[in-house]
Amino acid sequence: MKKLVNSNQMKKIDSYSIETIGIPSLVLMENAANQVVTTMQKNITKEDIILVICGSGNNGGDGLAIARILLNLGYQVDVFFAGKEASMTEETHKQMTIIENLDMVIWNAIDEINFANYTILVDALVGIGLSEKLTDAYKQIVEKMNHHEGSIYAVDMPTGISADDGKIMGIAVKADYTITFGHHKIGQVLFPGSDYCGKLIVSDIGFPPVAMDSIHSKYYSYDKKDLEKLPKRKAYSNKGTFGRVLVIAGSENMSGAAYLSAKAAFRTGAGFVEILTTESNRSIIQTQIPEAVLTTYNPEQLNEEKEKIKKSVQQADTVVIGPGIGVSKESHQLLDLVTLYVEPPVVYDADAINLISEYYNTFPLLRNNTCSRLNEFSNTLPPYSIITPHLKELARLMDKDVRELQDNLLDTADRCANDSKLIYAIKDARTIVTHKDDRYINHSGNSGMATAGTGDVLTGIIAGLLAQGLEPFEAAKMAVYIHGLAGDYAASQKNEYSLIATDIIEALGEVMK
Ligand SMILES: NC(=O)C1=CN([C@@H]2O[C@H](COP(=O)(O)OP(=O)(O)OC[C@H]3O[C@@H](n4cnc5c(N)ncnc54)[C@H](O)[C@@H]3O)[C@@H](O)[C@H]2O)[C@@H](O)CC1
Ligand SMILES: [K+]
Repeated sequence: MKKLVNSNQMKKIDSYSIETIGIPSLVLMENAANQVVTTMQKNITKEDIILVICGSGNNGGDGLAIARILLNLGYQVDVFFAGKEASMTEETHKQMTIIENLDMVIWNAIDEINFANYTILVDALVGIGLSEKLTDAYKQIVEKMNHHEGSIYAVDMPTGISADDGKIMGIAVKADYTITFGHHKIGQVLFPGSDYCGKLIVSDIGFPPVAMDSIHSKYYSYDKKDLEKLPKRKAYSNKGTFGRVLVIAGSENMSGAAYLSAKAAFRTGAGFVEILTTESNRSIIQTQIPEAVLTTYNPEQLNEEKEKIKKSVQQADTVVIGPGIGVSKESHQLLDLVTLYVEPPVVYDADAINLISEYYNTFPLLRNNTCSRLNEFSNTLPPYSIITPHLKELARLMDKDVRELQDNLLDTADRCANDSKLIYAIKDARTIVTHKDDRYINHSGNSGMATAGTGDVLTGIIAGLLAQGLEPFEAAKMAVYIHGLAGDYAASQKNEYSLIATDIIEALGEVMK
């Protein structure tokens, strides 16, 4: 599990290490500089000509130390001090004094520098101390850096990216590598910040574990070690051991969603998958996925089909409803019936979310009052249900503008979690799974996954994990992580352009090993 922190939390870890533990600030700075140089040395040669661009804060201090270490190692390196002498921190001042005693070129004005003379740039202008939009003077430097053709190494943060939410503060350095210290920052995982980091390396610079643990962050991500949380397979087992999934999906001319969800549930390990769909899909689904049990209904005669639907719902360990069911009156009746009969955790996806939004749009009093609208809505669904909206669906549900939600992703997640009974997987390039005081930000996956049917696959994976006994919140987080890993594996075998939803299902076998 990777803890994700914001700038304030990281500063608290810094000051705990320095003030409470007593590690001198300059020791941490030296460690930080050494870590950056170690990463650089994997790629640079003595032929390279390096320019280290420094601000007045401690990020700039790191830069000055980096320049000195590179010089000591025999590299060709110059410094551009772009900050103001009067604003230098104590540490940066000390680093500058050392540099001035060495035989180094120190530029002070951008106009004096020919960036084309340098093959490598080091960005030590601003780190986690970024407070607002970059000043015009720094903007001009960042523009020059981004026009430069060589590699850029960003120290701690690419200058201009907010460590708190990944937003660009006016303009930002487009780094090839970012070497960050202690913990991942939230702004390095969320977009657009994530894109600006290039390859991200998290370095240990000697913060003691007690300092690292001194802050609580509600934000975290998973890594491969978290796959240990997958449900263990018992040797003494039968198909009943691994749970029964009911996938309620598909409508006339829409059979693909049911197939994708059901197959993903099987490939995730569910012992038994039943598909409940319209009679019109019978032959195609039977051909596509003979492993699944098929129950069909006539949408025009739902009243007569109630008992059949009730039986399917009540036999299941977990129920998925929504992919491809459409938003007709009959689909609404189906959703009502299922919600009435269901006991196990339910995954509400796609059209189920659209139907719920439509229903709430008929209550004008609930409009524009997001909290009561979401609370009201959660009261009608079984507790610990998982709801998997992409941003457009969530915007409909909250009666908000998509752009507004996208621009305030972390606030949006907080608003969803205000309602403590449900688990939301807010699907975006970085899916956020929220429940109570926890925010899981997913770090796996790639742009190839922005293609039809991948949401149906995710729903099936969640259901497969739920059926095998994972708690709903854990199942949602793990499913989102595995879904992204499978997408990454599939893209590595093909490419991001050609990836389609079934490739993700096929890759599950590889990533769940
Ligand atoms: N002991 C420590 O505190 C350590 C700090 N470290 C480094 O220090 C950094 C944090 O240092 P600071 O807190 O001094 O902050 P930074 O150096 O990241 O940023 C503060 C400086 O940037 C300027 N600045 C902020 N916003 C600006 C804007 N919008 N436009 C132009 N200039 C702007 C400020 O005037 C100030 O000079 C970390 O990112 C890391 O690189 C590391 O050396 C590890 C140890
Ligand atoms: K920086």
